Amino acid sequence: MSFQNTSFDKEKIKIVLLEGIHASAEKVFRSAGYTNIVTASKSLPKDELEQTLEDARFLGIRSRTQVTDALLEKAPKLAAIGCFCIGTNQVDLQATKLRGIPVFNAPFANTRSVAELVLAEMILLLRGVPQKNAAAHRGEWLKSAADSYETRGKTLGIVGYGHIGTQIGILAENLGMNVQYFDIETKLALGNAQAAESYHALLASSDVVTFHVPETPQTKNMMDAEAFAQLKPGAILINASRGTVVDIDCLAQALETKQVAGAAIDVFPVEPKSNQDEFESPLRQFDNVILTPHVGGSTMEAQANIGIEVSEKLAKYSDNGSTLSSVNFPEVALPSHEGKHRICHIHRNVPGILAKINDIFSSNSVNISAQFLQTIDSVGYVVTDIDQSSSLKAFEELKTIEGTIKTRILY
Ligand SMILES: NC(=O)C1=CN([C@@H]2O[C@H](COP(=O)(O)OP(=O)(O)OC[C@H]3O[C@@H](n4cnc5c(N)ncnc54)[C@H](O)[C@@H]3O)[C@@H](O)[C@H]2O)C=CC1
Ligand SMILES: O=C(O)C(=O)COP(=O)(O)O
Repeated sequence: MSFQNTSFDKEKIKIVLLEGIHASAEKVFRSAGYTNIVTASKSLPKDELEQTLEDARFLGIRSRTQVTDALLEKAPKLAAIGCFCIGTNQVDLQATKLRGIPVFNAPFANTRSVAELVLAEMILLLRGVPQKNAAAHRGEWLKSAADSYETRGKTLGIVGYGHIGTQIGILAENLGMNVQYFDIETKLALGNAQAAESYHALLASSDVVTFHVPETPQTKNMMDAEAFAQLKPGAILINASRGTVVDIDCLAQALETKQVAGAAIDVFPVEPKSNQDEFESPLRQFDNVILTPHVGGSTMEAQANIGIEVSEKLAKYSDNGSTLSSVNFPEVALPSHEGKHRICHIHRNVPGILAKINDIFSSNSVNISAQFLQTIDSVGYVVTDIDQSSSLKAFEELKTIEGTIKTRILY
């Protein structure tokens, strides 16, 4: 039997790229020899998505496509997923891990884009520009300094002091703002930023509060009625993280009562599925709210860089097996395997499984030139480079080990 029969022909490997992922991604795949690429400018309806994933090996999405265990059930050949964005909450990370599917993202490629947008919104809101702008569009002239402030000397409260939060902190200090932050982890304070004593202390003492937390059960409705009641009266609120973080009805009420003087919201509990669908929100009625259609990370620079970064990670996993920087999977950084066959074995991390794998190599007189192992919770990933002559039989036997989730052989 020829070895070629078990290695995938690159031209047959189907790659599905959704939600208008930048063309830079397709370019990377093509230059790596992958030509079976299906693209769509939006997220797909359930039936269409299931259909296209039936024979797909790689899936690229942005923040809109929900990848559930039920969807994965319909995608039996899926080898890896690329989130061409920062957030990975749209993917069931546990289910993908248990099915042997690594998930990759671009953890910093749009950080600066979000930070710049938030900075701009903060300046505009402190000056009351959104309402003056809306009035001018209606033919009204609101020339007045009332309720119009500089950023200098004001206090910015950052909730979630990670990549985006810290960037904003640095930029805001350059404007002369005092920066405080709240994070569930202990963080290195950059510049003169200071950790707030508590979330509520931050809310009570900030002129502007901005959220940069991931979507988790703990961040759901972090900004609820109780939190709004703690806010300094007349504060500005910004959310460019996830739509689940701020209770929109409570925000609408706080705007009515003027507890909140203005807001900028980029993400919503329910977002339109495409640019053709109507955007519905109780916030539409407020001139002092900047509403943006989840474009915090949508700049030409960020999207082009994300396209390259995530497609390179997927192509590398396909060609070489490397899972470095995966968000849900044992991370293994692999050298090239020139002149060797590489066997990738993904399994449930049960006692004795490594011994069984190596017993098979030993009983087939396979010469191992390198072996790499990493585990994460319940899943293990073993990569073994072996002499070519004996790889196929051993590979077939490895598939029969109890606990095996997925196997691949790379030439
Ligand atoms: N609007 C948009 O287009 C974009 C939105 N995002 C969103 O922004 C989020 C943050 O992005 P990064 O700064 O890159 O993430 P990051 O992981 O670097 O930072 C998040 C920070 O939040 C902290 N955190 C987690 N749970 C918390 C809690 N309950 N209370 C306080 N802090 C908590 C973490 O410890 C971490 O320091 C992403 O998860 C994504 O959902 C990211 C990019 C673009
Ligand atoms: O990077 C993120 O987490 C974002 O929210 C950006 O999402 P998008 O790629 O614009 O759908």
